Amino acid sequence: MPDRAFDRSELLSLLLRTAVASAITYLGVKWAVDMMDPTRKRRQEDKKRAERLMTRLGIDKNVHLTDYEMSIACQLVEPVSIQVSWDSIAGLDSVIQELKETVILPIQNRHLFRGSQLIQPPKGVLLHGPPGCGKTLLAKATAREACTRFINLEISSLTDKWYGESQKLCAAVFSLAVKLEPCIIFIDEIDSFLRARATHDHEATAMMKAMFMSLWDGLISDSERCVLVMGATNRPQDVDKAILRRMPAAFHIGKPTLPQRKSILHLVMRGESASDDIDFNRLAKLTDGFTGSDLRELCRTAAIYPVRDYMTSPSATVFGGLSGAGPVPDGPSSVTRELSRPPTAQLRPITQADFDRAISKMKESKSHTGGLLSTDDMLD
Ligand SMILES: Nc1ncnc2c1ncn2[C@@H]1O[C@H](COP(=O)(O)OP(=O)(O)OP(=O)(O)O)[C@@H](O)[C@H]1O
Repeated sequence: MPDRAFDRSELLSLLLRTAVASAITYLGVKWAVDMMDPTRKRRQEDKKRAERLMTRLGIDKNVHLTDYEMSIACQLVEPVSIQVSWDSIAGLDSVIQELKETVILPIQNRHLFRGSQLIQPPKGVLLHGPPGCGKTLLAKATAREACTRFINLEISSLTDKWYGESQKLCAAVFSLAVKLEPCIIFIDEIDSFLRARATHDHEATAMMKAMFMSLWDGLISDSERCVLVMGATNRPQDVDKAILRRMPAAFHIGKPTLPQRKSILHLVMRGESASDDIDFNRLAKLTDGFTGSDLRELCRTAAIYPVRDYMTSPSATVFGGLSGAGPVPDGPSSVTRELSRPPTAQLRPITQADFDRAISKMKESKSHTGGLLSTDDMLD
């Protein structure tokens, strides 16, 4: 007997069943792959964090972001949460003035820069110089003062990824910045990511660098876009020459000179209980070669001596002295009065002698180790 030919309804039903089975298989496989993806949980957390940040930053809910852009959006910084302002930086007035003119003015007055190719603001700014001299401070203050979107790009968030993910995230950095413009993309230690290309570079790294550069070029050629890349490095000589060309505004932040050291010391000591005998000129002379961060450490070291003197004095025994706060004894009302006063009020002011001790201690430590002793070591 000849096979009965499929009639129309049987054919439709077969097609339908095949389609349903394929859809179920597809969804099942997708679910299984999603579950196996080790980054899934982190991506979900990133998404929630990014959404919260976007709301706090007042970013329009209609700005639709891809999953990759969401991962990068977690690295957005709220300008209001940045504690560093121009006033927190001493001795770098000329760099601050140039940053205001090069970076902030074009962002805040875009209309002035339209219509001329000659005065287009730079799409790349480089801060370079030895460690601890204020590069990160300058970048943070720029973000705060410019009131612009600021992506503090952690390079590890691009590189520690599955093959192929890095490029997508790299593209997302730029597409997100364009969606949120005006925007600064800040990369600390840019040399570690965009160092001179070498033949032994991993293929994925080389591709990511090439992609980063080509996306950046897209920004450079588009005068309407208000996105700039700001990098900081201690090793400008290691940064790829092609990258340096894309950062025409470069600022060298060197070790502070004598007047700069004096300003930094004044700034760090502002608001501290300090004796009138402190000679800031002398301190600035004695600290030749110190970075801003060394000077801060010096002040911290000097400020510990009054604490140490207090902790070894008899009045400190009610707090348990150096051995830690023991049980408070029941006792006369004088003890109660003593305890109700804030302990800092009982510290003597920081003196020149404290600074002299701190300087010798730090210089000695430097000569032995090349590094500096932590203040915490002094209480041992
Ligand atoms: N010009 C300055 N004015 C006030 N404080 C300063 C200055 N320079 C450095 N400091 C102090 O040193 C600390 C370190 O500075 P910062 O992190 O900006 O250095 P950096 O140049 O970015 O160093 P690195 O290259 O190691 O990241 C600051 O938190 C601040 O306390």
